Amino acid sequence: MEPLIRCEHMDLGYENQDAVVDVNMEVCPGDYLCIVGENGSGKSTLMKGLLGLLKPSAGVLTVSEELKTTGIGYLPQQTAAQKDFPASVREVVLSGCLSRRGRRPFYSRTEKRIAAENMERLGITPLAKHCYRELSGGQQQRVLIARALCATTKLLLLDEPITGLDPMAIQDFYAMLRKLNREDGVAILMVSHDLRNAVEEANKILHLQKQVLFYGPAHDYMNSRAAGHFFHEKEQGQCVPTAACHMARQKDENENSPLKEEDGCKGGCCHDHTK
Ligand SMILES: Nc1ncnc2c1ncn2[C@@H]1O[C@H](COP(=O)(O)OP(=O)(O)OP(=O)(O)O)[C@@H](O)[C@H]1O
Repeated sequence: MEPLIRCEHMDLGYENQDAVVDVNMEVCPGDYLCIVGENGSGKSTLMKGLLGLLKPSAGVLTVSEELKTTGIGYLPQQTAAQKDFPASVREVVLSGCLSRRGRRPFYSRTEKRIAAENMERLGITPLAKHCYRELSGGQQQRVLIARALCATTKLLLLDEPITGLDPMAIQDFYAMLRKLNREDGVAILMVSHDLRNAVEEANKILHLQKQVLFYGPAHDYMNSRAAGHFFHEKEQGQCVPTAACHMARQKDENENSPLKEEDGCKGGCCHDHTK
């Protein structure tokens, strides 16, 4: 299967200062790839590179012919100003067809149909005439996804999309992404700080710390050194394995049986004991 995007030994940076070095990875049709890493580790820089907003200072970035024609559906981190955008839902979604429209002053019938289909797909048709800035955070994200899908249904890039959403809206958002990926075959590439969700939903994880600490299947990531350190540092404040963590590891190795919370580990360590 031809990858939609492939990076080979790619470096990216700003004014002779590398922010990302030696990235090797590919996104294939139907992939769900999560990019994880500490603040300042280069995740957004990598996104900019993939979107063509930053030119690689070394290495090769290959984009499939199909994506070159349609472009990439992109959901940026939302700023306060963007959340306050004074346009209707329909207008925001239609603006996803801007690159198709080119220099024509009006949207074509086909473009309007594409926008309507994507509003239907995201369940926001009843909101079409509502003002975007009056919607909840979760509804706004749905509108932006519908907009991004007007550009392409092959690949969606999302940069920390759940920031500012309440827990219910987050679960709703993840379910929507799962449906787009599993049922509609949309490839997803998402920058996320939500590790637990990343390993549950994605088939590939890329852990960045300027260079790639891990790239591979999500189920292998859980047992990797990179994940161990990151989970402890993020969720417990420092990287000190707990006794329950060792017990869990031993039990896993000895019995290869699924562990439950009552086995001693309260979660947040480098193993996923809930599976
Ligand atoms: N426009 C810029 N000019 C110069 N340096 C930049 C620019 N944007 C980012 N950097 C630097 O590049 C490095 C990587 O930043 P980047 O924003 O890609 O990290 P990140 O992993 O996305 O961080 P966060 O999780 O906080 O969003 C940082 O050292 C940052 O200071």
